[in-house]
Amino acid sequence: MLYAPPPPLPPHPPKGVFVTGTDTGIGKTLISAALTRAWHGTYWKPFQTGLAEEPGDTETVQQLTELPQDHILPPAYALQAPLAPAAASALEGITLHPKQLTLPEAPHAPLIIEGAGGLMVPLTKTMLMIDFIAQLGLPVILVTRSNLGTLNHTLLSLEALYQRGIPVLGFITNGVESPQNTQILEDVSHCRPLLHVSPLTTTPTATTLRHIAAQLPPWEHYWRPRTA
Ligand SMILES: Nc1ncnc2c1ncn2[C@@H]1O[C@H](COP(=O)(O)OP(=O)(O)OP(=O)(O)O)[C@@H](O)[C@H]1O
Ligand SMILES: C[C@H](N)[C@H](N)CCCCCC(=O)O
Ligand SMILES: [Mg+2]
Repeated sequence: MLYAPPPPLPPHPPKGVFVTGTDTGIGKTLISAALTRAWHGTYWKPFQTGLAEEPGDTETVQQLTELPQDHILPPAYALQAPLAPAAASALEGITLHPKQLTLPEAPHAPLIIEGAGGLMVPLTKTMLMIDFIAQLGLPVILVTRSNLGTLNHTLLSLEALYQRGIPVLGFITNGVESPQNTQILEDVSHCRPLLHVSPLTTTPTATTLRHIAAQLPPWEHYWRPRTA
């Protein structure tokens, strides 16, 4: 069984959620865009790397959500190398100061904050992404694969979050749906599945994004007093 129980969610709506994943390329941006669209919130990607190879996630979310500009905040750090922030910043001679970052003012609540890669990605030699999540104090949404291999990755990530007392709003599976994997994850972790995203037959568009967003309840739904 997991080493620690799930930390309780805040009794009242928090300022937002932190979207993390079990890996890079797992679907955090696609799902962050869907959450931002569904909740008409404000998106922020504090640590962007890999700009030398592909458009940043901020640009992608802007395009997919088609929301006005003030729903999208600029990254705190924008790096070129497709590496972890600690590695890209060293390569580019930039010093990151993650401890100085606080929750930005969001023109539209809630804040949807996207990490970079997974939980144990180094921001500096002494600070991991999971430490930054704890510093911001928001509950987490964990994006994970739906297929074989996900049980280990997902439970490892949830255990790390639980051990640090970081509350988890739920997990979102991405890929070919596996109700069996979803059920065993919920049974073992007591973390709730929020959404499943199946493989899209085309590159994501604003239209497909709207369809994903339409499957999500409104933000307030997650914070209604639970009936016993
Ligand atoms: N369900 C899906 N169907 C089709 N393509 C998908 C799906 N989910 C994600 N993708 C695509 O896979 C690629 C990686 O997804 P995404 O950029 O969301 O990953 P990420 O977790 O945000 O990565 P990073 O750690 O770099 O931020 C993107 O091109 C995205 O459009
Ligand atoms: C470049 C990539 N798209 C992300 N922005 C950064 C992913 C860092 C992953 C580090 C690792 O886990 O090895
Ligand atoms: Mg991303």
